[in-house]
Amino acid sequence: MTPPRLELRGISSGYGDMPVLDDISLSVGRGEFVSILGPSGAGKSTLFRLLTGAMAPRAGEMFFDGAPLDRNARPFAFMPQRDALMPWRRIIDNTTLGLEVQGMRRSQARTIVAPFFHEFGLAGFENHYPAELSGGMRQRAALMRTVVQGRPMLLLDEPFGALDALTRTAMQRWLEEMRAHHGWTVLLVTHDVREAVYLSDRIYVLSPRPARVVREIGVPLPRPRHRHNARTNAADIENLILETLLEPHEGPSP
Ligand SMILES: Nc1ncnc2c1ncn2[C@@H]1O[C@H](COP(=O)(O)OP(=O)(O)OP(=O)(O)O)[C@@H](O)[C@H]1O
Repeated sequence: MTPPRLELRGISSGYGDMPVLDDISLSVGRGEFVSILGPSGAGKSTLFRLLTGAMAPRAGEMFFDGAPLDRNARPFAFMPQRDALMPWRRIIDNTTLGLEVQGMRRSQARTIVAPFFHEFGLAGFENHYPAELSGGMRQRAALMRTVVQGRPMLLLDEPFGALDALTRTAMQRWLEEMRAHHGWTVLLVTHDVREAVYLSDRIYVLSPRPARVVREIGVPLPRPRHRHNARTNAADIENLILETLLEPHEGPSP
């Protein structure tokens, strides 16, 4: 049997005396889109810090493709909450940045990113500066910078949190199409229940800090998800998640 792409077993973490993650176990299969939903401050960003190696866990184990996670192998492409584009670099040079950091020459990196511009809705904007683009375009540019690195798995931290509702919905639809087309393996952190249901194959719901997994919810809705039937059934799953988030979470994990 193929091991999951990513597997966490009993991960605990914290800062000083403050526990933040408590015995978190989860997995993400190859080609699967998994979301983590939880209240503000629960520790979702801390989880990404552990994955990207910015912090070490206090307890637990992390596996990638069945082997202990080796962060030197750089298995993740990480897209942070803010688009983090450099305002003084043209869009093309922002999208090459991740490759340049890996040591690639800018001219070579440009030939790698060039074919992506059309698919990311940015054709014709290669030589614009970030401030000349809309919020949705900037997020697509930031995602392009993440994707062109060709890593086996994407980590997305609230990627659409700063966008207006309409742009956010458009970006979710676009991301779903892109994921289907490319077969990406994705771990998404979001506060947005509807976004999680719309995009995910599975969702882990976290308790308030110290975060525990209080529920794992499969989303067996047909894709594409924007069709009427999928939306009707999605409402039931959204309600289940909202109830889970609003339940009191004292005591041991279920
Ligand atoms: N470097 C740090 N030192 C001390 N405490 C920290 C540090 N980083 C985060 N915390 C605290 O740890 C808790 C979890 O933070 P984290 O950023 O992981 O939460 P989050 O779920 O991502 O929050 P949000 O949803 O608001 O982005 C918070 O209470 C936060 O104040």
